[in-house]
Amino acid sequence: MDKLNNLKTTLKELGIESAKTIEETVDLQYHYLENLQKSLNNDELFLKLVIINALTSYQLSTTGENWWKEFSEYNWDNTIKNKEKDNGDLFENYILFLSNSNGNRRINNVKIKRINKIKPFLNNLPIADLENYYLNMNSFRDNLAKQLNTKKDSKTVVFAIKMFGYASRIVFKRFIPYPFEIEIPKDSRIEKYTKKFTEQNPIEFWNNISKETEIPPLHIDSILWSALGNSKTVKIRLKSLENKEISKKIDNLINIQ
Ligand SMILES: Nc1nc2[nH]c(O)nc2c(=O)[nH]1
Repeated sequence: MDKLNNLKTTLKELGIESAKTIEETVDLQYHYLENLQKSLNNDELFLKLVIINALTSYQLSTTGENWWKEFSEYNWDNTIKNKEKDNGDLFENYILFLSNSNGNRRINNVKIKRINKIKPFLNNLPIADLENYYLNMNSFRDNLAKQLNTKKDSKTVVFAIKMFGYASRIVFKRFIPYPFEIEIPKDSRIEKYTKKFTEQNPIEFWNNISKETEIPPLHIDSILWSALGNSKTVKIRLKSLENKEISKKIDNLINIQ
């Protein structure tokens, strides 16, 4: 079988169910969000913090996994205590966290501008609206892109939807698959892997693969993100999956030449 057919067959066999398993039991980003949701004990703040953190998650000075660990372990107590101040302190405290962070130190002036741009929109979002956006992630994607004056398929916008989907799944205790219309976050891990198969634009390539395999692009991202990372813990988690067929198929995806 040629490598493209191998990729499509393996992804088709994995399907959305395996992507969900990988997200919830392998991806450390999900694990750190679960910890944060428990320790914060305030779901509206939790969801908003996750959205803001995703919007600044680019040009990191560490791995994505380490960055989400640092974010989840930060002491957000001041933010919680002052929550009655119309979320005002949420943004100030986030900027303080970002400015002193170890894992996200590049172009923070640009990232802070982005936080200030999204502030009026997020400030006016009660948890009921956030829940509605979980039911209609396309509309949330459109509104985030509009507020930030950026493209709907930009890495930060689609990645924010991925992390919002994780956080909402934890808060609302319900799995809603990502929509097919939301593209894969184009970053170096994904770009490098795409080059094994094509010189085509990665977003277009994965949109086509998504249709053929019937897995939404953001769920394909979850499979690839865990399969292609260097974290030892993630590798152990992949190997230890109860369903050994998933581990074998992930090995196959990693080794396609
Ligand atoms: N494609 C992805 N890029 C990411 N960056 C980051 O920090 N996490 C991710 C991810 O899950 N997918």
